[in-house]
Amino acid sequence: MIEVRDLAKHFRVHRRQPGLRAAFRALVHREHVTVHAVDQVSFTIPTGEVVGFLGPNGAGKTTTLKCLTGLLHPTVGSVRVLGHTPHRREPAFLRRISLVMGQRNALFWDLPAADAFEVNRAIYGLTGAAYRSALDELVTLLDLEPLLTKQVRVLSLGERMRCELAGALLHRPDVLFLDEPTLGLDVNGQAAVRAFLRDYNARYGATVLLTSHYMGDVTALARRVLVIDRGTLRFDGDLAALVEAHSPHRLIRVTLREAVPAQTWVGFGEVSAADGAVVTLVVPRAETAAVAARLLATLPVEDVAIEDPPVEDIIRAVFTHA
Ligand SMILES: Nc1ncnc2c1ncn2[C@@H]1O[C@H](COP(=O)(O)OP(=O)(O)OP(=O)(O)O)[C@@H](O)[C@H]1O
Repeated sequence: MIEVRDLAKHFRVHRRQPGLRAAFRALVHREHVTVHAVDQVSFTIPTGEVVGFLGPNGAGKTTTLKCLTGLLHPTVGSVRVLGHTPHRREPAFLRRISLVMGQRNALFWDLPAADAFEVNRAIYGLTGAAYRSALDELVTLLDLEPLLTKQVRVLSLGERMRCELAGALLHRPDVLFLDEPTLGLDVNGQAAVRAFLRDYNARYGATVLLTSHYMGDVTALARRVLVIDRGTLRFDGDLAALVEAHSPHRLIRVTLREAVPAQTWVGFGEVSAADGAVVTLVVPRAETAAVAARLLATLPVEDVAIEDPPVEDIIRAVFTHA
């Protein structure tokens, strides 16, 4: 269980104009500004839920995750994770959570992966049997056998990320914070990490809060999303509701058995793409079913698919309206 009430995190930063004169002036007169990285953010995540955390660059996602894991002390507000106050960094709390950051290495760079895992075993004080069974399971699920003897520094990005996940989950955390876990991975690497995370959540009922710039991660793993922009929470609810609220249109992709004149589409919807026999129409959401039925009744249709616009476009619309 994660409970966040009126969380704010402000940073006081030194501001200096560029140039030599400004550098000298700054020696005697330091100017400061306050950055409101997170402001009045409240949400609750029940045990076992997977929640996507979305927002543009600099929105406050990482800062929130750092407050939830105790790396940062909130300026205002309260945070409770598993009944603990994270910034106290109590061992009983740290043993039950994990933070995985796609852009940072947590494993020892110079050690073979197997030895790097041993370091984590010592940090978490895992007993031989618990460690062995967790490691065996992770090695199988993440296909790590061929990597165990290789130095972490020589692993490819995708291989390293799989090892990072294993290292972060050896102690079987109940709450998992993931900051861009598929950053830079190719399509196969992303799919492997997503499948693994879905499986981990199902197996252990772990609570997961996940940030990602790849909407595929979020749509594959989370039903609920939190949307943050400039430090403020803009949306908390079902991804489907977000899509519905911010996308008044749907896409109908029609595959025809034979070509039809371009003017045929007038009255059905706006043509957004036409590729031979496949035509994509943009249609008001409320009229989708009726338009699809008319298409089937009046045109030589082989196939009809109804889709929402890409979630990326919808999220962009949320930020634009915010
Ligand atoms: N230690 C710090 N000192 C000063 N400002 C900071 C610090 N950490 C973060 N910020 C600022 O707080 C804001 C939120 O940053 P944060 O890293 O939380 O965003 P984010 O949503 O994770 O962005 P991204 O998607 O780019 O990783 C930004 O304006 C950032 O510059």
